[in-house]
Amino acid sequence: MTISFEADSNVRRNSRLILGASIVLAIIFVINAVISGYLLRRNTMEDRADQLATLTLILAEHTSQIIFSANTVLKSIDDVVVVAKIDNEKSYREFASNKKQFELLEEKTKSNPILDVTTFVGDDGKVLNFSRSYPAPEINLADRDYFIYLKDHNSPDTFYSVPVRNKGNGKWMFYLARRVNGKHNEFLGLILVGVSVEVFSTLYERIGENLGNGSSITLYRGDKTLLTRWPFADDLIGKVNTNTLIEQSLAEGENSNGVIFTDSTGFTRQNTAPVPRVISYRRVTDFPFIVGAVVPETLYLSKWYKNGSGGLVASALSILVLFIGTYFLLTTYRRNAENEYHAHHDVLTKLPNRTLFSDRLSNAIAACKRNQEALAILFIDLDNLKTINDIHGHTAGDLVLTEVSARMRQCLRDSDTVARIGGDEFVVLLPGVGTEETAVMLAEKIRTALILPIDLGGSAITTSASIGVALYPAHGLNDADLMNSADVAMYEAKSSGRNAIKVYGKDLVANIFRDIS
Ligand SMILES: Nc1nc2c(ncn2[C@@H]2O[C@H](COP(=O)(O)OP(=O)(O)OP(=O)(O)O)[C@@H](O)[C@H]2O)c(=O)[nH]1
Repeated sequence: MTISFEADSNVRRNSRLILGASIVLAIIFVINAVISGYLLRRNTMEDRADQLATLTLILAEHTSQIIFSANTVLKSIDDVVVVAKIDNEKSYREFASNKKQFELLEEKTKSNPILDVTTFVGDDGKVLNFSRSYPAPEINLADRDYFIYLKDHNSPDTFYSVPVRNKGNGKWMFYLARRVNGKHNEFLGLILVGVSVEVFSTLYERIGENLGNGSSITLYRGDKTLLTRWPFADDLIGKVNTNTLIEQSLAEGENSNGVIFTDSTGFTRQNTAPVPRVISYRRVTDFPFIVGAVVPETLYLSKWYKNGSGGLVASALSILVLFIGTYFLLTTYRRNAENEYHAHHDVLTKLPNRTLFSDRLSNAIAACKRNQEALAILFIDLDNLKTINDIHGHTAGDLVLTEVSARMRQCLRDSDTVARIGGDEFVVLLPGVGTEETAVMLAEKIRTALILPIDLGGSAITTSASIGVALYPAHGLNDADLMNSADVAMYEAKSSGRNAIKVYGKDLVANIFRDIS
């Protein structure tokens, strides 16, 4: 194991932590954006559903008031007939064809802007009198649904017709009709009040333009016969809409606001793409009519799309800023780590340098002082490196330095420090070594490891080391004294002939081992 690997692995681990934290933050941003987007969408949908429900409520109320008003006129004309106490078909025909009744119809129609026409019809379907002109032109309404129905049904209720085109101006209208009975409840004819669908479609147009393209507003008779709609579609007026979504919305409305969301394509007209829609239908209070509004999701959620895309851009920017920040943080951290590493390590051997060693030695001495323990240092100087350089070249010398560094590390524990403090000078700090014997034993382990041949890519070189041993507190109470003692011991070992070990103030120990080696 080398020092450089330790340092690199620390930096790599911390870099991974920084990167991991950034990724976690980015994921939190994304989750936050998704949750916020979802909540915003839900709130927007709820708000818009309430708005749509309110819109159909207002439309239903508007319809109710118009129909009520038309009905009131119809009943008031009926009252005039009742008061006249008409017995039979003949007297009814005379009464209804009278100019006085024309004036009545004209006045009733003019006084109420929602009415297009009011009419007396005979038992054969012939128009007897109507508000537009007097005398009435030859028109027969015997084929109209209200005539067919009321002729055969003795009902006092108002009949609401399907929409028909006005035979005069071609406009779509529908009629409110009441049956006129004779003395014995026989069918004498009808009273009609005509309402142009424009009364509704003008308002729908204004609202529809606010809702936006793709939306629609509709008015149906109770049996889902279309009376009018926005956008206006001539071909659909009078047709029965069989789509079950109307029923679903109406059923839903019994418990909630009646708004339903659907992907159904059932509402799409020819040539329009199927899109998710939100729909709301309502029955008109007291009258057999249904109003509805349909809005495509794109419009419905347009605010959400706008806010959502803003949020998305903000999140994307945050993530971008986060990663740019992380990149700069990592670069700075790596550069600092590298500077820090180089300030404390030898470039060639990757071992701690003098600065780092001094630091560790001071700390180790302080710890020993506290715990009243001993430690040892070895001062190691390679023998004859100059000769190796001179003979084999500086590169070979570098290789020798690198190799002996690795061998020294292999001889020691991770807790020991090997430092290169000069050209061919190394020191070893043995914090856990309290006795001279152990220190000498380790010095010998190193000495013998270093004398093994070093492969130079074909040729082999041998080197050796002179080692001085000093112990705290015996040979120095501070780092300088201790280093000095070890240096002195090393010098003596070298003077003795090199490849030797000397404990400060003791006899040369290397002689013993040299014999063995
Ligand atoms: N290749 C190489 N040589 C170096 C490096 N640092 C120092 N040296 C050389 O190592 C030699 C150290 O010289 P000395 O310690 O005086 O002498 P020596 O040859 O080791 O002999 P003794 O120490 O007396 O046994 C010098 O020639 C330096 O140029 C280095 O990083 N690489």
